[in-house]
Amino acid sequence: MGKGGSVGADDERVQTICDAIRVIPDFPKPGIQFQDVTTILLDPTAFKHTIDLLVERYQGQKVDVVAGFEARGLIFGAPLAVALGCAFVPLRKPGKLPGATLSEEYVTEYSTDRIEMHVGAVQAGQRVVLVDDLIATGGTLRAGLDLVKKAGGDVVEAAAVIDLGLGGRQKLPEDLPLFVIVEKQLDE
Ligand SMILES: O=P(O)(O)OC[C@H]1O[C@H](OP(=O)(O)OP(=O)(O)O)[C@H](O)[C@@H]1O
Ligand SMILES: Nc1ncnc2[nH]cnc12
Repeated sequence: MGKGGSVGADDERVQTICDAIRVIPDFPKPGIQFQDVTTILLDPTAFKHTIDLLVERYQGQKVDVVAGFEARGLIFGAPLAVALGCAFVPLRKPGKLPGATLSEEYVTEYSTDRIEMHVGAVQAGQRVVLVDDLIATGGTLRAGLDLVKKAGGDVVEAAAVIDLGLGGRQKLPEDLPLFVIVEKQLDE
């Protein structure tokens, strides 16, 4: 698999998905153009295209685990894991997982947060795909990479439905290739 990438420009499914994203200005604060992915979920065609494009990216690769970020990454990661026939691991906000956890702190566009993963969810040597709805600064994806590395896993690639174009992709470490479906150029 190459060092990340995006869907072919001629794939009309991308435009269908992009058109389904509702943009809400000044939420949660002035200046933010909030990309509302719930409207993708309202459109069965757009939702299926999104999952299909992710499946096409990873089927045939040896993926042992899909790890999805709470909350919106869970929505896109779980169906991908089912389609690939592999395990799904939720990366959750602090205090939500009942078992022993590994934890990583990170900074997002408008907050400092922490994500946790169950100890034992990812085994040493397993090949992992990280899934989220979008990348802004890249802080969340970097934290996910660190969590999986702590467990001895090997992150094959990170996948995001949307890249906001805020430079997050450029800030990702060399060993974290990124696959994106919809590329935006926001100037938040
Ligand atoms: O690239 P970054 O700057 O890290 O930002 C991207 C993250 O921000 C959002 O999560 P958030 O926790 O804000 O919202 P959610 O709970 O609705 O998923 C989004 O779902 C990504 O996980
Ligand atoms: N502009 C944005 N829209 C939706 N989710 C986000 N998370 C961080 N920035 C965001």
